[in-house]
Amino acid sequence: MTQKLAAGLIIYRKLAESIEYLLLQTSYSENHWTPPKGHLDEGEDYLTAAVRETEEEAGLKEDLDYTFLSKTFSIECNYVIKGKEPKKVLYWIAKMLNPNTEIKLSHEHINYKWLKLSDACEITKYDEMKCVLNRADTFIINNMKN
Ligand SMILES: Nc1ncnc2c1ncn2[C@@H]1O[C@H](COP(=O)(O)OP(=O)(O)OP(=O)(O)OP(=O)(O)OC[C@H]2O[C@@H](n3cnc4c(N)ncnc43)[C@H](O)[C@@H]2O)[C@@H](O)[C@H]1O
Repeated sequence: MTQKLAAGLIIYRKLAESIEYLLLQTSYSENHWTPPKGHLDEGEDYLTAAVRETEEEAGLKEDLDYTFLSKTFSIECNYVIKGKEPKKVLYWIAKMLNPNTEIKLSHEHINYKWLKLSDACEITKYDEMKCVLNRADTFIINNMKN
């Protein structure tokens, strides 16, 4: 079976005492929570798709610090949808330049939340997603300058 390919961004914001991650709740399926992400358009590379989908789904583009994108660090997430369709998602990490910038949802999502790592892991029911969030958190802490 053909593998579905998708890409997205793990977006975080730094507050005085904590780091929070942006998760969006889908308006379809099980209304699951996911970072902004989506399928690759024909001929599109993963990174371009990640940035495009984030703008489409959260209204964020110029509002992000993309420093970590240039470090070629990405996190691969593999799973099988409903036991049938294999899917590979590549995530990059981006930081909110202003933690209070408004999130503008598209019709694909009904809600969003900024969550600390433990809460983000709790709300996403999938182990693969928890693993991605934990790896992102470790990378951010190890590479954070301010
Ligand atoms: N059921 C549905 N009804 C109506 N429209 C739908 C639909 N599913 C998708 N769409 C449409 O497809 C578009 C989304 O396309 P895109 O926006 O391009 O792609 P995506 O975020 O990768 O899609 P999706 O939300 O389906 O992916 P995920 O892997 O998280 O999730 C895909 C499935 O895998 C499950 N899943 C997520 N992570 C998993 C994991 N780690 N293990 C097992 N299953 C997992 C999710 O619960 C979900 O069921 C939307 O416009 C929407 O309208």
